[in-house]
Amino acid sequence: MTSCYPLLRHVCRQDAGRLGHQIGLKPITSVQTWKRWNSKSTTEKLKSADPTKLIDLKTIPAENIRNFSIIAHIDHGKSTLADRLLELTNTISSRGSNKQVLDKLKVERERGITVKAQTVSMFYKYKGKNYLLNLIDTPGHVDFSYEVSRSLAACQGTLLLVDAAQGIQAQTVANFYLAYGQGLEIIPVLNKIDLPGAEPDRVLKQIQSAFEVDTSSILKISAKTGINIESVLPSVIEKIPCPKGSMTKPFRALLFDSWYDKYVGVVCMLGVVDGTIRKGDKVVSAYSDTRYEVTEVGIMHPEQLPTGYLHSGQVGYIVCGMKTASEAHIGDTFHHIGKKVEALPGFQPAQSMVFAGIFPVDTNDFKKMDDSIKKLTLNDASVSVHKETSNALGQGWRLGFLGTLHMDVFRQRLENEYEANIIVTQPTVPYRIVYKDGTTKTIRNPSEFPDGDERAARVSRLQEPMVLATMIFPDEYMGKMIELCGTRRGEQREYVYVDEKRVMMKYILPLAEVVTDFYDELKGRSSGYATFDYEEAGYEDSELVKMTVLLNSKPVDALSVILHRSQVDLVGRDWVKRLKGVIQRQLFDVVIQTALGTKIVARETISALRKNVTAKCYGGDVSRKMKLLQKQKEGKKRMKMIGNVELPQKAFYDFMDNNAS
Ligand SMILES: Nc1nc2c(ncn2[C@@H]2O[C@H](COP(=O)(O)OP(=O)(O)OP(=O)(O)O)[C@@H](O)[C@H]2O)c(=O)[nH]1
Repeated sequence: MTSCYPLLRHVCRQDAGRLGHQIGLKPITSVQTWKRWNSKSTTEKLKSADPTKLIDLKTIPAENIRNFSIIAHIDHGKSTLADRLLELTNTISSRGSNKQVLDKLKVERERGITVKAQTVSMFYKYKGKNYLLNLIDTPGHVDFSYEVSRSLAACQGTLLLVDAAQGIQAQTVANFYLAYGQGLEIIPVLNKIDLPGAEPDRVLKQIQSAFEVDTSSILKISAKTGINIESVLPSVIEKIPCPKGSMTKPFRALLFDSWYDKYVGVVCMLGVVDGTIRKGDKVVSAYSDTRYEVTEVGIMHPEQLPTGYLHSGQVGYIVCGMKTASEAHIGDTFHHIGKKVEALPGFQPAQSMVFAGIFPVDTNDFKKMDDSIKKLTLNDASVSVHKETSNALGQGWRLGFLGTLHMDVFRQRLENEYEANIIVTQPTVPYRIVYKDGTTKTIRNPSEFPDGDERAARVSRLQEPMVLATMIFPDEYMGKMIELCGTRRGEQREYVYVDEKRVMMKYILPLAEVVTDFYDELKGRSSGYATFDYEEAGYEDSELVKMTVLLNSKPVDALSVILHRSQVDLVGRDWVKRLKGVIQRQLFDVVIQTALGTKIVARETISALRKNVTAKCYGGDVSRKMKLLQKQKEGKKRMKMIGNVELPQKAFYDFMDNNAS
């Protein structure tokens, strides 16, 4: 709260509530009510919405609309600030303890992170005028920066939240430049000023020197305790411009998010640029030319609330009979049938950065898991799915993800929501083959790697994806960070001091080095202080090879991996040792080898064991001996055969699990 509005805190709360009633909205009065409402199906919600009490959005002109987001480094308090703003505007009740109410997914609540951007419309009275404020809460983790950039496309401004104790971190920098690149008005906000370790003045200087923004009127708040929260929305209204569009031009809207609802199908979030859209309108997608009839229009408040109408500048949802999430092409332009408009700029589709094989532990679960994966990807169109078969693990899928956290979240959702019991193979990045005739091919699976003959005859060179990584840490860790990046084939591009004690370092690194345990190493070597973010930096030529694992001379396809030549010895020796630890002894010697083509890299042997299951059967009870031998035979059937080696699925599970951790 700035000193020129001393009474506003009190007035704002009252006005927000009154405004809700004026426009026919009943605020949700408690967290329990909100939860009950939230647990209702959309159909129930639509049925229960009283059509006589629909909000008349026409009473709010475009100049009284603000579309803004909150961006920040992970855990700097975006969702907590969203909670406070929802309470302040009476969108949810302030009685009870609201905790990250916009983090709706179970995995978001369990991990305390935001995975999916959420939009919510709030009503607010300021200086005697009614405002419609559309807030988009975004995820902080680098894997979900695609969610951030598409959300920003529907905004004119953003609150850049910085933890007053931690100061600016890698994702603060990355998100600042995302917003800056899109020409948004950026309002820096210092959060967590209640913390004993908060150093607002030091962090203020960091913000000034890193972003060269005016920090003279910077907001200093505590989203948790509510200090100065009432100063946030006046600042949003004063500083962020209203959406520019025209009420009189033909309807044109940007599709910036979608999700699947089991009752109504796909729900699309639109930012309406020009004109109006009403229930019953017939619209067309500029991307696919498909026609739809709009069966519902509304705003998120905080759940779907039908309004029957949206106009220029507003952000809201439509339901129009789409059956799958892939029909909702993010970045698409919608317009009325027969009224062609210029398509909005849109976005590049999300690129999968990490691929992994996923297999059911019990092969009988294939059908069930196929259904589960289909259902999960209905809501997450950024996961790419292809079927795949492995000699060791049977039938499964090759899935593409935005990063390893995205992969882990997907795995956890499969396990939590669909009780899937799965094996996830070593993640791989998309490598590129450049052929002698100038054509290229991207490979997402080690099985597509060209063998020796093909390589000699057709391949000109191999390339791997690179990233530009930004790391911020206290300068005492400089040596350790440089050493880490050096062992990961990094090339330093820049380093600067963000204040007297903290350094920002930029490196070009191979993506493959980043998606393994880089983040854990970075945290470990800096006692948790270093933060990290990255952006794509194209492809570079690389000396890539495919390492295979052989069990008694037979290759195990699920364990093949594409590596840089310099890592082969280290990884090859490590893998044979660890495989020796998880494969049971057999009735004959088992030779475990890693190899590059025909050249063996490392070798371990598990010596033979003759398990005599009849040893305890003294005397001549033949039928008992036969029964035990039969049982042993059936047990063997449950094993996988790789050549003559029996391999329980569990061995893979343990090996992959160790790899992942
Ligand atoms: N002391 C204090 N803690 C806060 C404040 N704001 C948020 N927190 C705490 O910081 C942690 C992270 O808050 P979130 O709101 O989940 O952060 P976020 O930025 O949304 O996190 P991601 O969505 O994962 O990026 C939670 O434990 C909050 O309770 C604050 O003003 N003061």
